[in-house]
Amino acid sequence: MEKILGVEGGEEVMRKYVVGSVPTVMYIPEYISPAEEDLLLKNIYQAPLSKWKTLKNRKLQNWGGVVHEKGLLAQQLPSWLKTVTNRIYEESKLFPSAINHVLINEYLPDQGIMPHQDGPAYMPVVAILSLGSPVVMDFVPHPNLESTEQSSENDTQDMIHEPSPPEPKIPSKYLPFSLLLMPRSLLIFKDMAYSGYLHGIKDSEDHCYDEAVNATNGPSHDAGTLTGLKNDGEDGGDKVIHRTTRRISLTCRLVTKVHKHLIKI
Ligand SMILES: O=C(O)CCC(=O)C(=O)O
Ligand SMILES: [Fe+2]
Repeated sequence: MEKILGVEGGEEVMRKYVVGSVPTVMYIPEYISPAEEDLLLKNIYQAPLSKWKTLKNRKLQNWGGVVHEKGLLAQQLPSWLKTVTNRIYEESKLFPSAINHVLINEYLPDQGIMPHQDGPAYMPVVAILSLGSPVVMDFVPHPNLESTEQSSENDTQDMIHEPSPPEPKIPSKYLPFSLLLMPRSLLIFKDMAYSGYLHGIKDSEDHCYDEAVNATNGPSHDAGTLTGLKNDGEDGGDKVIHRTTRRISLTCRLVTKVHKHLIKI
């Protein structure tokens, strides 16, 4: 990726990476090199087994400390994570201070993550670095845009908000959309895309990226040229990812309320 330093203001810097019709969704293909991807994977799988928490449909590592409704009981990020989070922070200019929390999710080919909204403890901006198998991430308008403030007791480790029961409050201008997340890409979404939408990944081995806002038919485009993708139709029919390997994602966020003294390291 070319350097995107030296321009004032993240909005300006990141404008060229906006995809789709929601202007707060940005996608950067090949944000890291294959060697950087390998190094991250090596560090992730060198972590002690006890670092993994197994959930029903994926497993995860939590780095940076424990997130509570009231803030972060902070722990230093390890240097191998700081390298990449500082780069994202400095280059995107979208975070008000350095990223201090990273969730690493591992998904097997038939695993995904339910549609959810990230919790209120975080700044409403998230950067997701993808490694391994490509997947499609779906965004749907929050079923209840007027009451996104409810607290989440169910999974403080994840700080995920499950949607409240659907109510017909969706302004028609908010349309669902999908993104194709290729390995080594960086997705950043914020503000309206963060608070007004739920995001999720289907727990199926085949993902259709026909409707992905960052995939076109052009063979030179990111989507068309990389591995793991096939075109099932004779002439531009269904575009399908058949997931054969695991996907690992790094969800990088900032918790502004930090309690530094509560956890000694
Ligand atoms: O794996 C991903 O790309 C999404 C993860 C996510 O949404 C989360 O950790 O809140
Ligand atoms: Fe999320």
